[in-house]
Amino acid sequence: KLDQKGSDHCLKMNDRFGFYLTKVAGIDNAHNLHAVHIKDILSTSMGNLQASAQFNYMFDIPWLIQQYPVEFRSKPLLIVHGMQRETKAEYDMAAMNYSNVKLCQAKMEIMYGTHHTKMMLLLYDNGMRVVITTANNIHQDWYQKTQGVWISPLFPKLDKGEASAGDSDTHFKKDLLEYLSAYKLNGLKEWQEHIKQHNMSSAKVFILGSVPGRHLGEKKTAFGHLKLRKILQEHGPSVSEVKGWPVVGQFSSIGSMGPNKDNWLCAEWRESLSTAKGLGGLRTADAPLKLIFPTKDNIRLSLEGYPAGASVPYSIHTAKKQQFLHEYFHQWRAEVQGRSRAMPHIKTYLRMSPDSKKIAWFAVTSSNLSKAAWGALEKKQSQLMIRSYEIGVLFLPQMFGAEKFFEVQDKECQNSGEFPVPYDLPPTPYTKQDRPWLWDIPYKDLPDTHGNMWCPS
Ligand SMILES: O=C(O)c1c[nH]c2c(-c3ccccc3)cccc2c1=O
Repeated sequence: KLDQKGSDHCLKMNDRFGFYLTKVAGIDNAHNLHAVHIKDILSTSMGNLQASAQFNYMFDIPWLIQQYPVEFRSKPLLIVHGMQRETKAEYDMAAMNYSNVKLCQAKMEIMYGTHHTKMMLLLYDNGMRVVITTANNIHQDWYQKTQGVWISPLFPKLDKGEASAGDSDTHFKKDLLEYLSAYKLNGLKEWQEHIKQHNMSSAKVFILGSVPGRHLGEKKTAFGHLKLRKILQEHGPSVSEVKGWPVVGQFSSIGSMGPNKDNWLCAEWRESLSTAKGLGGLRTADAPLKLIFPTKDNIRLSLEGYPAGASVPYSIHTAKKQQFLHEYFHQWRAEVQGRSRAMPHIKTYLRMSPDSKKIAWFAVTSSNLSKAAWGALEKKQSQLMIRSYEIGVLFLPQMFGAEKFFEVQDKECQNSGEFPVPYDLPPTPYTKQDRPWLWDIPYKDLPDTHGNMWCPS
């Protein structure tokens, strides 16, 4: 079909980075040419599926099954979630209707942690793919939001005797296996085996994973923000090149981070994100920090209206304790991708040149701005405590044949070497009147796109 062919064609064109946004309903279709829907990812054109694993936070199991082509709906499907008690029981019930569906519950042994990781492992008859995304396996996450998707190249099967461990310069395979083994779940053993049997040497991204635990010694830099710090220390831009370059964080939820910036945000977290290669000890002047988080009016005037805010869970209880944060806030604006009204559920982090024409690196991940996701140092910085499962990928210019930096793609559908940053750079600061979206207070002054008010119970 034309649009199917058309979208496949676009998948090919945009293959340079394997990074896509999800299709958005209700915008000019010109803005969806390089976008993917879940049905495109699972389509027969991507491979002849034999089995798949779906890692996520929220699942609508009947809806998910419907996203597979009819001929793949009876293939073995493993669902990996972190739900407990009633919700776990709901998932078990829903899965009973499908004899090919198995459930696997991730251990949540640290309070307030969640299984945020959104990943698909797709086994074909001629190889396998890894897909890492920010969208839940529910209809509305794939409908009118800005979401990110990284689709791996097709990883061919290793021949029996093939000596090569089948890893890449970014040790993608080793890190993915280390992430999966940290679940300590028998139910994942078969997928760890599938990964071992495939050649992933064509993977150009680094894995950024988080796993609940108190990580120390060798493991201290395996996950969370210290993993990012380690990669940037070894492979990042040099200190002299990026001195003074702003760090940009963009996310759809915010945790509690203490009464001032020096507790965590502009301490260990910004230190990791502003790490550069070279003289470890050389502390660069503190990098400016720009945080992108939707304003109340961004949400009100969005395609979904106030209901978009049901997926932007920032509570007034938390916001009150950290007003310092709001000085860093910038609006959601994505004219470059025709998505200023498609609210962000994507989470991205990058290092931007002062003229915002270049970026030194780019990460897309399930991790929001929270200690639970990125980790917090404890016991005199000897261990990193992480509460949640998260996964994302990091793009470094040299892994994609770029000289020093990525040029920022400032117009859409450019099939060039520029990196498709999903929103407008430089970010636009909040006006004096702007307020961050808070999801648990009523808004009765102005109606939303659909003429409704917001009255959370
Ligand atoms: O993993 C994800 O993507 C998400 C995880 N939690 C979400 C919540 C939530 C907030 C507090 C307690 C439990 C759930 C609410 C709305 C959207 C999300 C969400 O999108």
